[in-house]
Amino acid sequence: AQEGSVAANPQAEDEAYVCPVTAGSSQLNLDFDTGSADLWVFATDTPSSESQGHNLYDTSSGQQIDGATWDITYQDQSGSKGVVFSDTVVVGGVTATSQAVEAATSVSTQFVQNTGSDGLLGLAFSSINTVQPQQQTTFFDTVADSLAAKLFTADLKKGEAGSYDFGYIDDSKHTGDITYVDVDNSQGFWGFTAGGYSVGDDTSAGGDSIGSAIADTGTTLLYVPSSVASAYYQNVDGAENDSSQGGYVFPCSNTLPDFHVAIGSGVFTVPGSYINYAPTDSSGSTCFGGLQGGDGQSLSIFGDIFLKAHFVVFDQTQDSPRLGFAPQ
Ligand SMILES: NCc1ccc(-c2ccco2)nc1
Repeated sequence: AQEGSVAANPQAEDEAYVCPVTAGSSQLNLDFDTGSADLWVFATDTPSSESQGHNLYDTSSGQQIDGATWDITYQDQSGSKGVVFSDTVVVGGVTATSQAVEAATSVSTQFVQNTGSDGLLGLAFSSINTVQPQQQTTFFDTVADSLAAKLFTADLKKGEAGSYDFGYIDDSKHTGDITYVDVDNSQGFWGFTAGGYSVGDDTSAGGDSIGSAIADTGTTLLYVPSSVASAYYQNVDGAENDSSQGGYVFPCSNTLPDFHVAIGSGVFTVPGSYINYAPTDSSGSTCFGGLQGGDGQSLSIFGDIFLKAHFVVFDQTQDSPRLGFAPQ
């Protein structure tokens, strides 16, 4: 049975975390994304006007899947599209033979400009993979039956390398018990129900329920209902929701309160320091919040700001999928 571990390296400001992956004969740094289900890469087929500065997947090592294409648009309106090869993909020593590697023939400017990422490795459910006419499986689904245990874990960290482990739980990576909650994968995501929340010294997480949420390593920030974001920033002097800046900003001189949320039988805390995401300009006077209100979406997105404060288990060992959360 297979098991393995790969480093999760933070990009600037922890905007994303990229991991070394071998696809065929090519070494790439991919953004592992539990919010999508395509493994797509910058490749020798990508126009050179779009691929400068990126490591490229050499398609000559793969077998092209005849007639297969893909096209993906993410919530931030970035996206890419292309053709599909079958090749061997290795992540932390775990080998997927005949893995669909989606080679980009077009990539949006956000990806072109982010030369730290050579593509994405989707870890959501294969039901939302975009390959047509025959849908393909994610890396995890491709190797699932060969793993010692049908699960992977995410141990992202603030400002330093963390890890993704496949096929086992490394108990040295978490303190305390793992709290498990049921997953609703009907939308293809690692969906769960978040309970009440609280702010600062009140660790009760007794407030209104946040409701439906997804665990999404490919989203930088923590998006909650607008009422929850508003209640949080009432505690931050000078905070304002500035649409021209894209959300809540505040004077960087603030010491931000912690954010506590009930999930299952546990209460999980995001330290206030994690919610001081980054200065909005070089003067460093105004800072952008790591906790933001959703744009009217009914779904909260527990992105890296939340995930990097915890050890998270993405578990398909049971009859139905579940998520596990533990303090690190
Ligand atoms: N949640 C999926 C996702 C991941 C990364 C990106 C991205 C855009 C530019 C650089 O990276 N967009 C969306």
